[in-house]
Amino acid sequence: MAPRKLAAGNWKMNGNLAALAEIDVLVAAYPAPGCEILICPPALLIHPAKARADDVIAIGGQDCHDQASGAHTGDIAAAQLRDAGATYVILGHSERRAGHGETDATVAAKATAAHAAGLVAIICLGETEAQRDAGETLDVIAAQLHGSIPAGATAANTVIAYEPVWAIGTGRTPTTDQIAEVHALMRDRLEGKVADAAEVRLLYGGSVKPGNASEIFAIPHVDGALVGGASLKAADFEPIIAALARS
Ligand SMILES: O=C[C@H](O)COP(=O)(O)O
Repeated sequence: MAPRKLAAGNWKMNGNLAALAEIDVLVAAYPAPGCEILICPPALLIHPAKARADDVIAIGGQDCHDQASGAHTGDIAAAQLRDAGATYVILGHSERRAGHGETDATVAAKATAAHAAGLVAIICLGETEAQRDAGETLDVIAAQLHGSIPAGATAANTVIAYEPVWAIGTGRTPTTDQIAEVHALMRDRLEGKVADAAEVRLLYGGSVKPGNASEIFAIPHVDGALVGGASLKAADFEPIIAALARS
């Protein structure tokens, strides 16, 4: 059985073939017995990344189309990600919701396609700073969760990532109480939506660094992290992975 805790790195639109040497470093160090490690590089790097990951690090995509194939120039089908060696795909990241107009319905349709292709969907939710300031955070997260998780979601094929938009790439993070409040809400709202709700892995993402990882991983219902900037260098990601494995 795969480890429950998940340390996921989202390289976003960063990296090249030379950057795959960072995966070699992680494989050699292998800092995480009892903790699953995932790297989601740009799509062009999935296949060579898989070859370097040596079956100790999972590889994922950052998006997929909701259709299985066809006339969709520039898009990537879930089955193509799977064929290239991916086992996960990030969906509904706030950068795609904002930059590509993705709605909760779009995300749910993509997650259904990912599940059909045998991929685990990491579905991202998160409030903007204006929404937090207006006291709307819990309502926003509840609505996104309800709308973005498709029928057929299970703990085996779905991971939820809470990523406050204002914490991404800013060096700012919510308080531990604020993260705990949202993660408890997500766990609660998964009941009735997913059969094995208690087993669904809930990640926190947004300015996770080596210096704050242990504190974040001690929060109830935080089962791992979705890490952006600090996943690009093995020297930064390895202590985060190690902190999760210890938690
Ligand atoms: O998917 C990752 C998140 O957007 C977090 O990015 P960050 O760790 O650079 O803040």
